[in-house]
Amino acid sequence: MYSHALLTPEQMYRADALAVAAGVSSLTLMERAGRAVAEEILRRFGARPTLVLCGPGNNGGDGYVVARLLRDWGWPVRVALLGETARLKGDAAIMAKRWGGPFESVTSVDGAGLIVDALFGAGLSKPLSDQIVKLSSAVKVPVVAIDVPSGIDGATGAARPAAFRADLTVTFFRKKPGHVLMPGREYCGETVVADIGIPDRVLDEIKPPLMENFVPELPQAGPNQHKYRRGHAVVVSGAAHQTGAARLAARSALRVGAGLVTVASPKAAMAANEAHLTAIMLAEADDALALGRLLADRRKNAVCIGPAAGVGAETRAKVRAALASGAAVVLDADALTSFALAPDELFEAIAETPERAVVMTPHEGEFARLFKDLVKESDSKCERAIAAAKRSGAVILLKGPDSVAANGEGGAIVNTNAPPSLATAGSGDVLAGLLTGLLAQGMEGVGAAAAAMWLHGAAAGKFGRAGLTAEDLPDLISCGIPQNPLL
Ligand SMILES: NC(=O)C1=CN([C@@H]2O[C@H](COP(=O)(O)OP(=O)(O)OC[C@H]3O[C@@H](n4cnc5c(N)ncnc54)[C@H](OP(=O)(O)O)[C@@H]3O)[C@@H](O)[C@H]2O)[C@@H](O)CC1
Ligand SMILES: [K+]
Repeated sequence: MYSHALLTPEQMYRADALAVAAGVSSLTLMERAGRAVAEEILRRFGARPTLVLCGPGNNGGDGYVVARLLRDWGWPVRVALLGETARLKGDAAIMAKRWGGPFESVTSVDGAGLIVDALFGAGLSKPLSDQIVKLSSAVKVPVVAIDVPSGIDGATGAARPAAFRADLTVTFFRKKPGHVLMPGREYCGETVVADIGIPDRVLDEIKPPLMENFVPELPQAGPNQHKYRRGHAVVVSGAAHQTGAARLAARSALRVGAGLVTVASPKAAMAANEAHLTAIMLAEADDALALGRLLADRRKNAVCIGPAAGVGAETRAKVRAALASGAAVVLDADALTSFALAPDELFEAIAETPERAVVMTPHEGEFARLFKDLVKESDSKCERAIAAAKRSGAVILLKGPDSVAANGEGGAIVNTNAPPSLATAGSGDVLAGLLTGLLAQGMEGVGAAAAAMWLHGAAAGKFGRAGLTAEDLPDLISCGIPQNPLL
């Protein structure tokens, strides 16, 4: 159940303690951790002069194990210690003794062909000193980080204020949020999770609420399927010269499996929409009243509003009509910005019909407009999204290279398969459409958000060359799931 869980450093300490209570000694865990790192190094690098930078805690303890094993396997190894050997405690002191070789001080990385970064892991408690920051930027050879690159906050992924840039990071048992949230994910390079014998059942006690996104289980069309059983998605179109975004969303909703999709268009935009739509239906909805009437048909069970909708009172009124309809609602782009001056009005409207799903899909700028006090950089993106979900009553899909979907119960899912090519015009409209299409098929809010993020990233990854445009994306979502070659 918790195979994709993310553990904060605190939760990892608890997992460690529960494993020890279950009979695995902490020294054994350290030996296995160090061995896992040494073996990953052996798998990737030929023997070369290696400098192991060891900090004063157990991250350094793992470092001595790596140093001893590599040396025993014939590698030329040096150990540099930050602090004094006399001050080492517990398992780290034992492993330092077992290394048995000389200690240098941490002053330079000259002469090394590989750096093992064992300075700070889960126990990073303050910003790196200027000396360590300077040292980290002087490294010109491959770096293997133990647990997390030193300087990266395992809970948030923030660099405090800088960090070692690793080619490989070996962590233990489960990843931490800092391995998947930016910029941490970038600093980690490749991340390998090693099994060090902590039993999975400790997670039943910890109940970690965060996880990394993974291949979704999508709604299946059975042999007796009828299009009306696959839901009817409605996408609200912008004004006459701003209709493309809604059509991108509508095509995505249809591609992801919604039975029917209708674009709800202002009168003046009907001709533009009509000229471009075939399988997707078109209905006139010139104002909020008309949109409400359209959505009164309860078969229309999911509605998306925001892509190029325009910012202002008209969009606010349409959002209220959508929220009052009882259909699941996706609020994107202009639908969010329209409430920048009165976010509570939006949250109250959401609260009026709590039984249907509402998902908001802000990027960081839109998020800051609605949740002005939830933008502190020191807070984890997961925690910010969770706080926003609790306040608004909606699922929050906070977009970015590390998109996070969070619900009001305190759970969050971090997406890690989005390539940089997704940062292209219209890409957000596709995501909103995928989400609407999945909600129309009856998925619940955060599940639909997670699946939409995954499909979005997988589709872009599938393009596999330069020049991706948002228009390519819907066609890359082939929905013969689970035979879908994307998955
Ligand atoms: N849990 C597990 O399951 C397992 C954990 N294992 C390993 O243990 C690691 C965690 O060990 P840990 O708790 O000793 O913390 P660690 O990262 O070594 O740092 C603490 C020391 O650094 C110091 N310090 C901190 N920041 C600093 C700074 N900026 N500049 C200077 N000093 C700074 C801090 O000082 P203090 O905060 O006390 O002032 C303290 O002395 C974990 O990452 C993994 O590698 C494995 O062995 C296997 C099982
Ligand atoms: K480290």
